[in-house]
Amino acid sequence: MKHAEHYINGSWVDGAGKPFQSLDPAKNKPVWQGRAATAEQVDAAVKSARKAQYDWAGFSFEQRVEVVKKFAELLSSNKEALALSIAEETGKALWEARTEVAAMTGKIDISVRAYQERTGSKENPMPQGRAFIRHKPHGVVAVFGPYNFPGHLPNGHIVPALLAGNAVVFKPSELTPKVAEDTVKLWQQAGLPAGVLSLLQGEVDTGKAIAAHDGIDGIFFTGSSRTGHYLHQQFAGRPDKILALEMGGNNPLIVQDVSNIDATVHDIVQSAFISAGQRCTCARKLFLPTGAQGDAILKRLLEVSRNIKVGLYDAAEQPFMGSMISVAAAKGMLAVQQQLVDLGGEILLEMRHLDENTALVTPGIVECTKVANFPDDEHFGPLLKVFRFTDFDQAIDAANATQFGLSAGLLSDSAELYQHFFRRIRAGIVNWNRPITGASSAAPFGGIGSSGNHRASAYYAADYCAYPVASVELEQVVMPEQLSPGLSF
Ligand SMILES: NC(=O)c1ccc[n+]([C@@H]2O[C@H](COP(=O)([O-])OP(=O)(O)OC[C@H]3O[C@@H](n4cnc5c(N)ncnc54)[C@H](O)[C@@H]3O)[C@@H](O)[C@H]2O)c1
Ligand SMILES: O=CCC[C@H](NC(=O)CCC(=O)O)C(=O)O
Repeated sequence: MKHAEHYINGSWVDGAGKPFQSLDPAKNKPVWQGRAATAEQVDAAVKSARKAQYDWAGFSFEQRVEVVKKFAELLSSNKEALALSIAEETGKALWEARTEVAAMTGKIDISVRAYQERTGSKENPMPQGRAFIRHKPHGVVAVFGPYNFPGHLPNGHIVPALLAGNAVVFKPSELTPKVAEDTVKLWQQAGLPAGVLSLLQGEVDTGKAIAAHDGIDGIFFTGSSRTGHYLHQQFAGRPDKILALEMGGNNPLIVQDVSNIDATVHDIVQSAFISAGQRCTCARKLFLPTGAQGDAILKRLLEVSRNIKVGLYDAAEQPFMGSMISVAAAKGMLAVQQQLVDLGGEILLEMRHLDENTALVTPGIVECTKVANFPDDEHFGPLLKVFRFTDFDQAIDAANATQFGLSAGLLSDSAELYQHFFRRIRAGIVNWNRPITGASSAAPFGGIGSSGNHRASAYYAADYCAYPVASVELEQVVMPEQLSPGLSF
């Protein structure tokens, strides 16, 4: 399993730092092992990126698109192998890992369109000369990825960054190094020039060494709010660096006045338990009205959730939920469940750890209406908290009572109620009668508060990958038609 793990200046090189490994969390088997990149290796990667970036930015946009499209073709021809890597390293079911690879492929055409639409060139006539708006790349940017979408989310930064003419230093999650390695090998095959994309594997120390390197012009980060805040502090007083932060959420879903109970329960389940609750957009808090309709929805939700199939990613009969990312993460979610009980919550459906040696857990639902001092933390797993309400506006206020603001949804047959909800709710993704997970790459994706720093990703990633340049241009130096007062020639 030992092999050269870092891609620097177009070559695979051995790590010289601390050893670490990734595990298959569903089967408790090692998947990848290697050594982290040291500060010297970080320095070598950033220096090679600086050198390569100049030429890469000098390619025409069409030439860069050609390489990126070749990468898309390679993703398609290797889709099953990559999906298996994703499933092995994250524990997510193969059906879902396949959708992740499809999202990576779909990202290419969308990013080309977004580049042209949001950061392309425009020309405006002027009385003397012409006015242009063009965009230039920042230079060398670092991409830090999370473990929950080890292919799709780093790809969502890397593709637009490369299209814009940046060089990228990529540090994936230490929990998913193999997916990153497989992906970068496809970029290598696609013919990306040496140094334009580097892969540096490692844990937090490697991330810190990259973030602290003076040779990077910015960081495109997707991960926890804690790390995002840390990077934000680190970049305080550095207006010269661009920082795009895509962070967590504590996302509400409100139900009021629905006629189809099964469809309602479907959207709740899809929002709360997809990816074993490990999506930044997952519903964490469900607001149900008191009374007969709320009771009927809750009863059906418990029936359906109790029967959710949890299992191995490669089972012939595919489960809805695979495993969580690690045994530690599974234990962490059980501890949260206990914390909620200690605070006055009542378990309606107990989350269970199916095997101490794996990260397979069942979904859990806790009634929290009476919990005093409800913690405003992101609980990144399949644990849904239920709150009953009598007044719709109070439910919206409670939904907004969070430091986060990523996704929010309303399930209701009333268009009027939705308009009211839309006006009041504070989040970057606001859905009506659809799950709050499964956002489109063709729309902006980001949140407010502790969920992001107003640099939305997905379709708007183009915006943070390049800076605008305004020019007025004339082919010859000529006298202006009218001189300023006090000048004579
Ligand atoms: N908003 C979004 O688009 C989005 C998408 C997916 C996941 N997420 C969030 O990501 C989290 C799960 O991912 P995670 O646990 O891998 O996140 P994480 O913050 O632990 O790690 C993300 C990346 O940052 C690196 N890192 C950690 N500390 C660092 C430091 N001090 N300096 C530099 N780099 C550092 C990690 O090694 C990893 O590569 C959840 O909170 C989830 O909500 C957000
Ligand atoms: O875990 C967080 C991402 C969840 C995912 N969002 C996207 O895929 C956004 C679209 C993009 O980045 O292209 C979701 O909403 O399920």
